[in-house]
Amino acid sequence: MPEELSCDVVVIGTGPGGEALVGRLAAAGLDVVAVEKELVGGECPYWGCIPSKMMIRAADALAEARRVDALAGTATVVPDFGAVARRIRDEATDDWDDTVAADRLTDAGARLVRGHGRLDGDRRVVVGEQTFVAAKGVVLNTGTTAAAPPIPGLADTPYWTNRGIIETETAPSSMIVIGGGPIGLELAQAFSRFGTAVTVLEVGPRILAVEEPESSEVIAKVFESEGIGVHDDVSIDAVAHDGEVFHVTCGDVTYEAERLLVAAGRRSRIDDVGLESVGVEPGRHLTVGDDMLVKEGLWAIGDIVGRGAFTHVSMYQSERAARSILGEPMGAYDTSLPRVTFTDPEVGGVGLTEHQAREQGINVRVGLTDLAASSRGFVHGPGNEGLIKIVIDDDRGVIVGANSVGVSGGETLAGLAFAVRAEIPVDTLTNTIYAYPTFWRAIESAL
Ligand SMILES: Cc1cc2nc3c(=O)[nH]c(=O)nc-3n(C[C@H](O)[C@H](O)[C@H](O)COP(=O)(O)OP(=O)(O)OC[C@H]3O[C@@H](n4cnc5c(N)ncnc54)[C@H](O)[C@@H]3O)c2cc1C
Ligand SMILES: NC(=O)c1ccc[n+]([C@@H]2O[C@H](COP(=O)([O-])OP(=O)(O)OC[C@H]3O[C@@H](n4cnc5c(N)ncnc54)[C@H](O)[C@@H]3O)[C@@H](O)[C@H]2O)c1
Repeated sequence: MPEELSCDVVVIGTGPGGEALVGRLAAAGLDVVAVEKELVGGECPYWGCIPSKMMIRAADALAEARRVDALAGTATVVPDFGAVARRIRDEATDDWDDTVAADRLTDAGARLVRGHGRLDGDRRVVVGEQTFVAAKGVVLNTGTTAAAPPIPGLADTPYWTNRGIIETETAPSSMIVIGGGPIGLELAQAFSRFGTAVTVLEVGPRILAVEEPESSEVIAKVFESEGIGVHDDVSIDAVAHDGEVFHVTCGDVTYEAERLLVAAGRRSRIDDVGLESVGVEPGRHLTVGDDMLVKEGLWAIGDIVGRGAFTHVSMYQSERAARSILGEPMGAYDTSLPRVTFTDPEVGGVGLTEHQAREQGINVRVGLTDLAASSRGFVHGPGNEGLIKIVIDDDRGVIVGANSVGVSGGETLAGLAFAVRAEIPVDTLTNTIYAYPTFWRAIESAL
């Protein structure tokens, strides 16, 4: 007979949102049980955002050093991937040990239970031999894993997902990347800058298809100039590994490389969490209200709710779930969805693309400016590629979306993100002083 234990709330999965939620609810005095089967903090700190951004930081330092010759004399660059691997192991992940994060939860007063959590009826969660009965309810934050496309042969090969590539201690001599989304592009460029010969294979008509076509074009051109092969519209027929080399066949062409990274999207971990026991039919994602409720006594946050697979979204939803559980007021859901792909140049995006705005029947006006042609772009020289594109709802006189591509495109995005979120009138934005010579001054030109 499993042991039955009572509590106020069970959080299954401690991704960034779940981890924050456990601390928040415990601080509010609730009896909280956190269930985690791997590492407290989830994908972002151990195999996602943080270590990948450490690789990118190092790779960008290499690229910037290579620009010295054009700007300031000579610099000899000898890449050493060991330095970044050590930084990831020692500083970012504690060698993939979550003791610090786990202690933070228990120090806050929560109980941490290691194992696979599964719903067992309303407000009930089973973990191994224990059953937790949660007076207020259960929150799901179980996140995603890398999806493997159904390509013949792929499953039998030792391909990398985000986990293998983040844990590597060496940069391979060559790598094929399946998928031209944020994961594939960020890591393709980072490894290329460490000397890996990289080929990106994208099934769609363009890479980074979630952003503006002009932004995809800038990245494709930069990749080409850096020697990264980018192939759109590919159809991969087969993947094989001969013990040493991967062979990826697309029609008449076979690409070969030492490593293969599969970055073709993510799959929600909601197929084995007992949703059937509470009468919820799982689709690709879980449908939630703006208070993150799936149904009474069951909340879901993070990638599994399909409102943007980002750490900042998971954290935002965590706070909404906390307020819902604690009966605190919350404003309307922020649908502006700022996001940044950390290629160099970075691609920042917020709100709707031009295409999405037109599909919604918005009376669209578009502003577009080339960052390289701005005063700051001229001063910057090598590495100045970029643009700002603004999508305006002409009837309402507000910006409904923007892309900001540039060396600091993610930071420049801030101004545009506030403009979209706060619906600052375009008349105000055109009657504003933009500091000279900043990259964000290009917003004025786009307007
Ligand atoms: C390479 C890479 C780079 C990324 N870079 C960025 C970036 O720069 N910026 C950004 O905003 N986002 C980035 N992301 C996305 C980001 O990592 C996720 O959006 C973020 O982790 C939020 O996920 P989550 O809260 O849904 O849960 P996750 O982080 O996926 O964590 C879910 C947790 O639940 C646990 N779990 C699952 N099922 C169970 C169960 N049944 N019982 C117990 N525990 C369970 C898992 O072990 C895991 O710890 C990146 C992702 C990857 C892969
Ligand atoms: N900087 C960031 O914020 C950041 C960085 C990395 C990841 N993320 C998050 O993680 C999510 C997952 O990233 P992702 O890049 O794996 O997924 P994605 O879904 O964004 O992109 C996957 C790409 O793979 C392509 N693809 C799918 N099947 C294919 C096939 N058989 N052959 C060739 N190409 C194929 C898709 O067309 C798409 O372009 C992102 O959507 C994003 O939300 C964010």
